[in-house]
Amino acid sequence: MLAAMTSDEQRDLQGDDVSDGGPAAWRARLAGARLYLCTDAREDSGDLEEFLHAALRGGVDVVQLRDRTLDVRRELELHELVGAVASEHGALWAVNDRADVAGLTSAPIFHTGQDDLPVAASRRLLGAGPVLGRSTHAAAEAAAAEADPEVDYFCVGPLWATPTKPGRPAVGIDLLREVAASRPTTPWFAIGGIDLDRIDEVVAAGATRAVVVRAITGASDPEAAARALRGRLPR
Ligand SMILES: Cc1ncc(COP(=O)(O)OP(=O)(O)O)c(N)n1
Ligand SMILES: Cc1nc(C(=O)O)sc1CCOP(=O)(O)O
Ligand SMILES: [Mg+2]
Repeated sequence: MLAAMTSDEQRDLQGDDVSDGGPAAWRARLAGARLYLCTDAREDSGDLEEFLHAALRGGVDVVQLRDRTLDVRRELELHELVGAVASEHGALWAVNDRADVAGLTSAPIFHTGQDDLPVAASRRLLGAGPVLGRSTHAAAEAAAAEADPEVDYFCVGPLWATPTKPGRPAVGIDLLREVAASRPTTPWFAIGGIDLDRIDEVVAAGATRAVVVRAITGASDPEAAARALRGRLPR
């Protein structure tokens, strides 16, 4: 039945009340989101839960567990944890790459890249509820994401080459300027090599939202790191 309905009708059916934490609330929170954290499972230190609380206290709005070393059972377990902690802080959380995993969780967000499932396929599999995010690495990809009504947000990067995404060349800050100048109506994030030393340049180039990994996962005080980054992003 869902496939025969428009996306708006499906969203209504799946909960359009901003107060209930359903799809409309997720999209409203995404619109206001500024700082998005991707983290590995921190299996070596075993402190994922404590780390997440700290980052979220510091002002992270969205958290994504991104860890290719996990088997699917462990990934599902950890998504439960990420979801519970994020919800305690009123934050959003995301599943990366695997629509089967996303479909088994209550994740508000499912993120894919250019080499992953097409957005339309993700939408068909997951229905109208989840926020769908997309990685882009070129002006044409950003324009395609902006033009796709099923894309709820997109990311532009990597601005700088980063060991967190080996093999993906830097796109440079000029691409960010170009995307910002096109005034997308879809929420979009800058990503790749962003840290406290570079965030002012990212904002000056026109971004209002940023995704980071090492700037928080590598910090000795993740709460302070998140707070400092959040403080440099617009309100
Ligand atoms: C929020 C966010 N932005 C970008 C990515 C990268 O996605 P992708 O290019 O598919 O690379 P992998 O993360 O799958 O290695 C992301 N995961 N999240
Ligand atoms: C996961 C990822 N995706 C990117 C993209 O450009 O799509 S850059 C990236 C890694 C960002 O890590 P850090 O903040 O440690 O540089
Ligand atoms: Mg991917």
